[in-house]
Order: sequence, then structure tokens, then C-alpha cells
Amino acid sequence: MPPERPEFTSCALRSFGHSYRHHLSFLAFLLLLDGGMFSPSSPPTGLLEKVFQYIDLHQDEFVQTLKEWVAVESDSVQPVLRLRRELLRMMGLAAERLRLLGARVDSVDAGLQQLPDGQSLPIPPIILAELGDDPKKPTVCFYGHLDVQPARQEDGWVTDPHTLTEVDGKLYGRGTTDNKGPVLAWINAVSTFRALDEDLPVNVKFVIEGMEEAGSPALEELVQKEKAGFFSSVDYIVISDNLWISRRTPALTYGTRGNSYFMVEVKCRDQDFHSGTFGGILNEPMADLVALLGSLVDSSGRILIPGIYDHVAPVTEEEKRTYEAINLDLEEYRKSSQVKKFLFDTKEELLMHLWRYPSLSIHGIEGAFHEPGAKTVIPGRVIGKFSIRLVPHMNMSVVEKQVKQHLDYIFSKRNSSNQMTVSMTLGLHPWTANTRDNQYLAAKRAIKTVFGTEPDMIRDGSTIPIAKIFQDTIQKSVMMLPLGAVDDGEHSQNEKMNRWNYIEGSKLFAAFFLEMAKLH
Ligand SMILES: NCCCC(=O)N[C@@H](Cc1c[nH]cn1)C(=O)O
Ligand SMILES: [Zn+2]
Ligand SMILES: [Zn+2]
Repeated sequence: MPPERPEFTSCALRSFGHSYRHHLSFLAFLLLLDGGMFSPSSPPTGLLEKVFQYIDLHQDEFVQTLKEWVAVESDSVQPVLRLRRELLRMMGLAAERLRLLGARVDSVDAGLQQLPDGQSLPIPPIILAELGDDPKKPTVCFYGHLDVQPARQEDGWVTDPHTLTEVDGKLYGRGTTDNKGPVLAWINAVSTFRALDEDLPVNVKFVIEGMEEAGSPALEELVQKEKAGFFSSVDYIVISDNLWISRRTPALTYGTRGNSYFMVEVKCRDQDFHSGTFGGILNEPMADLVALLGSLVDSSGRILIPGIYDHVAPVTEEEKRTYEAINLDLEEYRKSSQVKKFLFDTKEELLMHLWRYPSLSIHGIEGAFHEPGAKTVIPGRVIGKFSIRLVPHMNMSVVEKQVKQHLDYIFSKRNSSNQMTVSMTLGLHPWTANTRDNQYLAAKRAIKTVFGTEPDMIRDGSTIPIAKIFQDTIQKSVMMLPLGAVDDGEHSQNEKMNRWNYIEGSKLFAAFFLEMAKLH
């Protein structure tokens, strides 16, 4: 099922067997019934109407291509040769698709990924593609990724994760929303203009990679290298790799948090111990580690590392109003997240703690016994993993120092004979955009046209590192224009993208091209 009110879209209305114009009168009728929550957009005319009709008529083909892409197990997280080959195949399929569109495609060799065991695996090539180089048109560059998180049916998927399965308008499958669907939606939009033999309103560039879920190891270097080459003519960058905050209301994203990832190792020796033979006569690494991890954050979510909040940007009244304007039903959000109670009771507090305050999460313990059963082991060496989501204007190296000092202090109080080592293994900066930029304006207009409503202006609590890298390196406007609904379950079991979001999203990109051309 598409999210509530699928009837508000031309694509869903298509099933009523009316023409587009008939749909609009039916739409007006539905709006009356609904109390007019969404204001109707003016009907698309001329080229836009043709484009929308084409997308509606060809939606099954677009879904079929998504099915073919989902069938490729392009998991970049597990470093094994079989999956790496799948990833290479995925990038090959995408390059071929872009060539068929008439794009000039360069599959740039990205070198090797060195693995901790000394082996290496090929990093899939990064696709740089371009279509059109008319100096009178703006050049919009789309970034997306075609690698996915691991998924096995036995992890709790109701359907095979690599067989796209449609149930009630939901397209289930790994990568449907993250990020194969949005990449294809952009391609669908471009291909629609080509199929209609219409001039593309903008020059289009693509950066498509296959290692995003593994930290994009080769991308930053390529962006630096191509700054004066491929990227020199880019005016705007669009990323569609996050979700709306609602099942129904589209969104535009203007900020993400950063992340600093820490490993804290506590070691007695490299081998495990028998707890009957050694239990009671030594400092157990796991007990030290649990105490260290337990010292990081309290039960209200407050980070306990001294000084960590010192540089967090203060909240302004104007900023507070932006959270008030977001149309978020807290109760629905809570229920759909299957959480009994959130730490905050108001929408504003919740959004601020997701978007504009740091948070600390404990991710796991390497070396710990975690299987079913009752093994009487004392792990000899354990590594705790946690990360801190960073916000403006926290300073990464200050955070690193504060974390290390805090853990040193807690560990020293335990008088343990074990060895503790702390390292920050990843440092990703937060990103914020200028929403007064032309492309934000164009996107808002396109959203109004396609969805008949203003977007929620949102930030995202997670991190899309490439946004900041693009912004700093190319120094052009970066915008996040998500297509997926809040309940899509990226990285989770039963990931899905609604057919409605995929098809209306394809229209949104097409409408965005036309709005960009008007503003240029
Ligand atoms: N909704 C977009 C999510 C993208 C994502 O999951 N990014 C990762 C990136 C990351 C941060 N630290 C390590 N990897 C995330 O966890 O935010
Ligand atoms: Zn993604
Ligand atoms: Zn992801």
C-alpha cells in the first residue's frame, strides 16, 4: 500500500481508469472529503503533463528495472570476493544503463581495499557520467550509491531480500530505498525526456559509487582529483540518500550530523580464559569495558563526557520555530518505530535531539561471547565500539581529546592491571546547507507541483559524509532531496520503497529539472 492518501497522486489514480484531467476532478472531490489538508497543486500542463503521463504509463518498466537491480547482491560491507564480484556487476549494469541513455560514461578505477588480514579486494569503479554540456543550462550533478547493506532472509525478512516483491504497493527488497530506487528515479526522469524526444532542461552529471556502506574509501580522493575536471562545470549537487520524516509529506533536507567513531580495547592477553579456572583472580577485560562503556551516557541520553556540549551551537528562537513547523505526529512516529517511550515528550525536543544535539551510541563489543548457550568463558581481549554524532560547532579533535581523557580517568579509577587503548577510527563532519539557494527553491516548487504540498524542511540525524566533502571541495550548493518514506526501513529487515514514492519521485526529479531551468 502506498502511504495514506495514495489517491492524491496521478499514478495511483491511474488505476481508476480515467484520464489525467478526470483524475484532477476526482482529486478535488477527495480534497473536499479530506477537509483540504493538502492544497491541490495546479495541474501540470504542456511538457510537464506529457512527462508525468509518460512516467505513469511506464511505471511497470521502471519497477522491473529496480527488480533487476535489487537482484544483484551488491553488499559492500562483507569483504568477500563473491560479493565484490556482484558489486562490480552492479556497477557494470548501471554504466550500461547510462550509456543507453546517451550519457558519456567513465568508470574510474578506484584501486584496492586493504583488509585487516593483509588481503585486498578491488574497490568497484566509480561512475562519472554526463549528459549535455549546453553552457546556457545549469549543470546538476546527482550523487548516489548502488552498494547495499547485508541482508539474509533468515535475519527476519518476510520475503527474499534480493527478489523485489510488491505487496500492497510496497516494493520490498534490499536497496529499494537505500539507494537503488532513488538512483533509478533520477535515471527514469532523464530517460523520460529522452524517450519523449524532448530537450533535457539541464545538463546532468552522475557520480555513482559502490562503496558508500563501507565508508566510501576512494571517493574523496576522486572528488579532489576531478575538482578542476569533471566537477569544474557542476553548478549544483543533489543527493537523495535519506528519508522523509513522514509517510506522506515530502521533505527537503538541509543538514546532517557528523560522526566520530571510537574503539576502546581492553586486553589481558590474546587468548580467552576458563571462568572456573581463572574467575575471581584477575581483572576481567569485559568487566572493565562494561564499566567504561557504562560511563559514557546516562539514562536520559545525556553524554557524560566532560566538556562535550561546550561548543554545541546555541538554539535560537528562529530555529525553534522551524521545528514547530514540522508536521510530525509523535505518536504515529513512536508506534511505527515500535518504541515504548522516547526520551522526549514533545516534537520539538525530539527533533532537536535527533538533529542538532550530539548523541552517543554504543554499537557492540568485539571478542565478547554472543552466541546462544552458556559458555563459561572470560574473553581475554575485548573491543568496545561507540560513536558520537557531531553537530555544529563541535570540534572533532577536541571531542577526540575529551573522550580519551574521560576514558583514561574512568579506567585509572578501576586500578585494573589490564591494558586499555582508545582510538578514534572515523571522523565525519556535520553538514548544513543554505536553503535560500536556487536549487532549494526549485525543489520546493517541484514538490508543490507533484505532491500538492510544501515540504517538511528537515535535518537528518545520520551522516552522509560526501555532502560535506562535495561542499568543501567543489564549493557548490549541495541539496538533499529524499524520496523514501519514514518507514522504509533502510539498513533493516524488510527494507521497502513504496511504488508511489518511487514513481512520484521520478516525476519530482523531472519537475525539478524544469524548475531549475526556469531559475537559471
Ligand atoms: N539516511 C542516510 C543514512 C546514511 C548512513 O547510514 N550513513 C552512515 C555513515 C556513517 C557514519 N559513521 C559511519 N558511517 C551513518 O551511520 O550515518
Ligand atoms: Zn545510502
Ligand atoms: Zn545505507
